[in-house]
Amino acid sequence: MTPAARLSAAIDILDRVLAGNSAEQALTNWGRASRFAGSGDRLAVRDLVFAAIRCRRSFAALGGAETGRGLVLGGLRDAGVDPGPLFTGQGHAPPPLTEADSLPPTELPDLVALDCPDWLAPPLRAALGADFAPVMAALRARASVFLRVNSARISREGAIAALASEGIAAQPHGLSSFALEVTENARKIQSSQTYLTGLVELQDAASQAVVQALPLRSGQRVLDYCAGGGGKTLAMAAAGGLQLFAHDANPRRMRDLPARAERAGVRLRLLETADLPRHAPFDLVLTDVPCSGSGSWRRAPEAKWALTPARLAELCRIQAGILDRVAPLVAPGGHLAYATCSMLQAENSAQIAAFLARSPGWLLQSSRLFTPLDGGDGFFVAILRRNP
Ligand SMILES: C[S@@+](CC[C@H](N)C(=O)[O-])C[C@H]1O[C@@H](n2cnc3c(N)ncnc32)[C@H](O)[C@@H]1O
Repeated sequence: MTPAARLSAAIDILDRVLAGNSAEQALTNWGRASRFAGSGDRLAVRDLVFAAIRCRRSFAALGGAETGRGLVLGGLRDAGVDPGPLFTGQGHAPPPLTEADSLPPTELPDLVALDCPDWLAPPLRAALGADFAPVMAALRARASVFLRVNSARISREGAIAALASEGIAAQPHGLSSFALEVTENARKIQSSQTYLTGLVELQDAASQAVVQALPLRSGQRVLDYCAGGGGKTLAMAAAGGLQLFAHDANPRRMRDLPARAERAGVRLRLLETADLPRHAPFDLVLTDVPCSGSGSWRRAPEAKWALTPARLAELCRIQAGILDRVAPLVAPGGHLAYATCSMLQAENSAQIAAFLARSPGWLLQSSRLFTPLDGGDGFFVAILRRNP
């Protein structure tokens, strides 16, 4: 495909996304119908689509319309590329520019330029203070690819060498002593032997830092209450010597976890909700709760535009319910770790303050907010201790 034909493909896919399809679904449908597209074309079109969703507000302003065409046009202008030579209408190129593709305003309002929904600006400013603008700007770009070195099997230096022998460049990242940032050939990872034999896992660096903040000790009984695909479960397992249990309200989300655990060479047990009281108490319960995902809008940018005040309030109710349900599962003197991939206070510090206010016998031991300025996704973790 020519660069202009890739733009046309992105325009069609974005029109479907704007009509309500998910980006993944629209990309899959386009891929099935476009056998002529090679792997390089597919990756390039995917990048165009996700960049346009991340920067939907500013690209629409720069392109003159919130349409597939407007977003792609705005993306080119944002990158300082003259769209004229690409929008020619020849071959599979988008139709030529017209009066309707009006020139962009010379200066965009701040929240438009930062791709921030208006209603989210006050709570994000409250949470981020002086970091508000830099964080929102960082969320306009693609996230780095990070790996977690399976320290039970290989050292960080050994993993870097193993990846290098397969043409993948990676370097240590400061957020966690097991984190690597991939600097070249990230797209080769999932077919590499280093990954397939369980020496490394794909996991955001801040997600790894959250696990490193947990007070894990050998011999403990540990429950990952919202295990999902098990990213944090496996990272905890790497600490070694734990009796590890995984649970999720939607057990199908854990369907790949046994195979991933086997590949990583770790043992864990999946628990149904009804079995939890029988296996309690636990020395540590991690609740990596469902949240707005405001810290991971680089990876899942549709969520930024889909979030509403009503959905945020609903998520806060779910989070409070989870805290209340898991608290009795923690042994006296044990810990409850609460984590979100959100930067909003309502889901983080305010949620913890409300729990402490209604739950005698608990105290806050530590908490930390990570933002994309630390390198990884935005995350929050609070460690609570139950009185002995
Ligand atoms: C943020 S994801 C977990 C991600 C996972 N810990 C990881 O690191 O890969 C949140 C998970 O919570 C689960 N969940 C939602 N409501 C829940 C509830 N009431 N109780 C337990 N899990 C719940 C969801 O199914 C989802 O898998």
